[in-house]
Amino acid sequence: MFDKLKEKLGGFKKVLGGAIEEKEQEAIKAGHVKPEVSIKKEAPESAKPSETVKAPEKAGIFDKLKAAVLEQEFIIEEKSVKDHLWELEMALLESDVALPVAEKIVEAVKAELVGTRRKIGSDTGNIVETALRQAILKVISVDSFDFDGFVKKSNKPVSIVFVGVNGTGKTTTIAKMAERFKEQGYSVVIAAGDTFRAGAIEQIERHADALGIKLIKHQEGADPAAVVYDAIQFAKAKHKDIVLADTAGRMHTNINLMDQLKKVCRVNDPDLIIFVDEAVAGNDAVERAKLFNSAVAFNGSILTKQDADAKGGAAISIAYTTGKPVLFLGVGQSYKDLIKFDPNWLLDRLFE
Ligand SMILES: Nc1nc2c(ncn2[C@@H]2O[C@H](COP(=O)(O)OP(=O)(O)OP(=O)(O)O)[C@@H](O)[C@H]2O)c(=O)[nH]1
Repeated sequence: MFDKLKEKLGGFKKVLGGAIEEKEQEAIKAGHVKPEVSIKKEAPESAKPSETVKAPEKAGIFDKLKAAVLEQEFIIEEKSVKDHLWELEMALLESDVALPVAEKIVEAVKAELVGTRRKIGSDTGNIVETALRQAILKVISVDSFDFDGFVKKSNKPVSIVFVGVNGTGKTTTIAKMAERFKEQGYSVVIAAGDTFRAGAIEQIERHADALGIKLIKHQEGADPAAVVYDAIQFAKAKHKDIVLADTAGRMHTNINLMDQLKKVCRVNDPDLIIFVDEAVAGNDAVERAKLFNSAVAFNGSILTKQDADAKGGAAISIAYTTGKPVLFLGVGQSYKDLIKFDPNWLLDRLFE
């Protein structure tokens, strides 16, 4: 999971951290700084250009970094990190991070590093990691939606409609969510709202049977809005807590099916709409999320198959692009393979 992105961020941290460290060492060797001396917050007004250390000419990436040294502090200048930031942007794009998101991250890293005074002798890897962490955190923490708190507080039954393109793992995710709700002590009903794909009703029925959960179904080809409606009515009558509604996977470009999805949501006015897509789809998942969100404004996303995605771009980009949080990650094929998404958990994975 996230291995490629982790490797790229680790590479950036190492190269830029090493470059900063090299500058420090040059300054210390030149006798312009004493690392053990306590550090002033700001360089004195009287700091003259003569107090800065001119680094000897050297070949390689370290030449690109010109850190002006002021007493025991040094300032990282924009021209010094420009090339490295460009490399970071390329690395993010190669990891399927969407362009506006990559730009935002680079901007934030730059704002965090450039022009700031750093203590000589401080851990340079840490300086870069902190800048990266804060930048990524900014783009993935769009909304602090408390999913479990929402479900707990809402009047029951809480109805949740799952939407997305076909084959991304929607049905499996519904089963995983049903298992999670059951474990939390809720009673669950599933609506077999995918009446379009042959075999879809049987597929979700197998999950419902395996989990011991009531399934409300109609015939193949029936109106999915009516299936979801019946499931909600059943849940109300039987005092069930949660209705999880499957819908047929559809391409966002299929106008008829998108209209049908709008109808499911209009008729049933669900408490939550969740967009499901696969992390391995990278930028495609982000684009689809944008289009689904404009058709049926959803509350959050679930990214499946995160276990098979080394790039990590979708998990980084989707919340920023849609303005809706990632709620869960699917990390395998069994019912337990669902992780509640937490931005700090992702950051820890990226920098562990
Ligand atoms: N590795 C992995 N596989 C998953 C995950 N979630 C689902 N799958 C697999 O993905 C495949 C498709 O899953 P489904 O749940 O059938 O997909 P769907 O979106 O309901 O498909 P449609 O009904 O066509 O919309 C199945 O083989 C699942 O086992 C996951 O988190 N990790």
